[in-house]
Amino acid sequence: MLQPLRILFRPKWMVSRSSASYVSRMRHLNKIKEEDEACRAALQSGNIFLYHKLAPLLRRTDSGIYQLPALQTKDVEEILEKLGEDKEMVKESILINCTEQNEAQFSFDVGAIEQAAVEELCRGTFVDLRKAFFLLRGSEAPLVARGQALLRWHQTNGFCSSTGQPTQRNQSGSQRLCHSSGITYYPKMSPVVIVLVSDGKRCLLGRQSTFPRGMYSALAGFCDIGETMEEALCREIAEEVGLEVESIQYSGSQHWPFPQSSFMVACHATVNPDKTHVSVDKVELEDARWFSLEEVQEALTIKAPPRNNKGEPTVFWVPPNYAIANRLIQEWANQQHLKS
Ligand SMILES: NC(=O)C1=CN([C@@H]2O[C@H](COP(=O)(O)OP(=O)(O)OC[C@H]3O[C@@H](n4cnc5c(N)ncnc54)[C@H](O)[C@@H]3O)[C@@H](O)[C@H]2O)C=CC1
Ligand SMILES: [Mg+2]
Repeated sequence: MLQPLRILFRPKWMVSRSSASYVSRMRHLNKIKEEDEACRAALQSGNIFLYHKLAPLLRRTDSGIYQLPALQTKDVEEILEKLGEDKEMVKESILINCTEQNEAQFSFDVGAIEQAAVEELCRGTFVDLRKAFFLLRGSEAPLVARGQALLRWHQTNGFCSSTGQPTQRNQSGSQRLCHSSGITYYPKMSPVVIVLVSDGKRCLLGRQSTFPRGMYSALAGFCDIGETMEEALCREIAEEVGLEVESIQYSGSQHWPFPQSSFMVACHATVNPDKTHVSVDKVELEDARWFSLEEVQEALTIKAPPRNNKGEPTVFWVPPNYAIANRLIQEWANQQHLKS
């Protein structure tokens, strides 16, 4: 049932534009992830993204563009000292990634310090991640989401679930260890399948009651333990809309930070065009229905839906382009266009 994996293009982030090749960069990153000493050294010359209670610091340029300021470690130490804090706190930074120039990138939460004081010193604002996702461009949005996901995981995994004893992190923050039980904990993601179902002419979109008004998306669901992705996909479609999937094609994947870290696996699926009756599980979804190519194309052009005087969107629209649901919908529309 699962069609062959689509041949992947070489993603942009893999194409090195500097002296550090992709392979040497990944090996360097792995070394600082695994070796505490190497990580401490990397922190000295690395970049730090600040968060306040998990909200990332953004800076607005004179031309009105929002950026993710990368601070030097010494700058963060200086800020901590100016605010009467111990500069050694900076060592709590968590490794996120490294740049093409092999500079390590870290996230650091200053949630224990007064927000306004840090904002003033950094000439920026701490912005809720959902809003930051809208404001940032290109690769900065996934980077900031990854930084937040790691900080959140550390903030909620301070104790061993077997012994109740405190867990200790390694320097990079790639794991936590309980010395009492010997259990090593690793940052966790929940696998989710997200699927755009088509009957050959129309595509099926649904909405939860918590979605902003008028927004419909591809159907999604968490994988159960022991399931394959294909099984989870077929089960979710059967549960949520009462349809039987006939074929599946893999599209791509995405880390999704809301409400917590999910690993989204995105697929297209088809159903028999003679068996398209939708019976919506009203516990999961407020509505699900078939949309024509014209309706979908129109929705894809909407960047910010018009709103009524209560601030609610008044038209049918789809998730913005940073959500993998948008990519699925776009791919489906392109494919339909080619067919016609
Ligand atoms: N990036 C994107 O384009 C999109 C992402 N999503 C994300 O997909 C995720 C799953 O979609 P839903 O339809 O809500 O899933 P769902 O259809 O599986 O329903 C959610 C329910 O699943 C249960 N559940 C099982 N395992 C869970 C876990 N590990 N974490 C939380 N709940 C779990 C809970 O009872 C929860 O109420 C959501 O987090 C949503 O934010 C959804 C649509 C678009
Ligand atoms: Mg669902």
